[in-house]
Amino acid sequence: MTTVVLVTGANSGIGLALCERLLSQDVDGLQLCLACRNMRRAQAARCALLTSFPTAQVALLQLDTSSVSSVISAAREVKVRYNRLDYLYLNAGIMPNPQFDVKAFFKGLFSSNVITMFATGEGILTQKDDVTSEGLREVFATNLFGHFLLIRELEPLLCHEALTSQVIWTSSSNAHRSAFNLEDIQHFRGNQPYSSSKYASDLLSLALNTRYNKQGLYSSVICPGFVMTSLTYSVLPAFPALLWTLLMPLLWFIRFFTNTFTLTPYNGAEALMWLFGQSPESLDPKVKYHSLTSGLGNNYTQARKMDIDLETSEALYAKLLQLESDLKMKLEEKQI
Ligand SMILES: NC(=O)C1=CN([C@@H]2O[C@H](COP(=O)(O)OP(=O)(O)OC[C@H]3O[C@@H](n4cnc5c(N)ncnc54)[C@H](OP(=O)(O)O)[C@@H]3O)[C@@H](O)[C@H]2O)C=CC1
Ligand SMILES: CC(C)CCC[C@@H](C)[C@H]1CC[C@H]2C3=C(CC[C@]12C)[C@@]1(C)CCC(=O)C[C@@H]1CC3
Repeated sequence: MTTVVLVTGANSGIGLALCERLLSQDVDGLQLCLACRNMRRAQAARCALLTSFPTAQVALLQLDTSSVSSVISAAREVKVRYNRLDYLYLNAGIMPNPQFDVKAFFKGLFSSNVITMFATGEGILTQKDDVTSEGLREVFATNLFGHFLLIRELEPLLCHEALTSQVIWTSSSNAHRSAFNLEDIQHFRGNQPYSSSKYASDLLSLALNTRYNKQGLYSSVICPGFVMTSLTYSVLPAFPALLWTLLMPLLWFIRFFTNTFTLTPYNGAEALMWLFGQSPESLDPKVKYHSLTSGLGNNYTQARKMDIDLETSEALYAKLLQLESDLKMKLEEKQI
């Protein structure tokens, strides 16, 4: 028996930690595929994994989730290499040009909302988004739409009558309904594209379960907590990595008040690992699985209900299908 696992954004942070943890479990016949945009960093990640696990089967795949043509050719390649896919971890993500509201942060520190602020970053973060060469909003394309397209393209490998497969999204506690607008799913008009894209992934996961459970495909979302990675370092660009390291005692102290401060990619990957061991039929499509770390440093996974509804998830799914068909048509026209 083989178990085929594909991880997007696997060359650093939480994605790479997940790969290390999967290999350390010594799963029989594990075939790991690192799907990455930057092949130089992907090679480095593969070498590091093979140094620790010399007999492991680790393959690389070029994939830029922000590009429709890249997703289509990557999926084509996956279908040539494998005849099934057991786990698809949709982890690649960006939060470009984050703007940290210092005033709101200090106001929040002395309010009753302080724990929520540290757990979710709510009210203190906005971003400036860009447009891709294919005309999509970059955060939407990278975090959500590219992954949606990947699932659609890999349907023949994910949907088997006798076997189940799991699609697992790295969402966030920063996913808020208030940042999402069904009339503007790409978030052209707001300044919280990251939050919007993560809320959309929570909705999409529900819609995927509605559509695909009968065909053996199950989708779940996780939140890794607050993890120190290149994504979070960029929130305070004036803070070099060394300053973050000096702040670690303070961050460990805050962890006594909010177990969402998982801090290391290893801890952040806890819920991703937990899902790997679950039978998908036992999972609740309306909960998010949170990686948490206690004040004493123990990791665990907790299910928390999401603020999502079936009707909105269906409406989003219909819009994504429409966008997919428009973009494919444009791509075909370009090729003719
Ligand atoms: N760190 C945190 O506190 C939290 C993180 N998350 C989520 O966790 C996930 C992983 O982030 P994290 O490990 O923190 O950050 P990293 O920046 O370390 O990892 C992000 C990964 O995504 C990849 N990626 C970015 N854009 C693309 C693209 N267009 N195509 C393919 N791959 C891409 C990056 O590759 P490259 O090297 O090419 O840039 C990198 O491997 C993200 O989805 C993030 O939103 C959620 C909640 C909290
Ligand atoms: C210097 C420290 C004592 C305080 C750090 C304050 C903030 C920079 C962080 C507190 C909570 C963090 C957080 C995120 C980014 C950094 C914080 C705002 C995220 C928004 C990063 C991306 C996510 O998906 C969720 C995170 C929630 C918590």
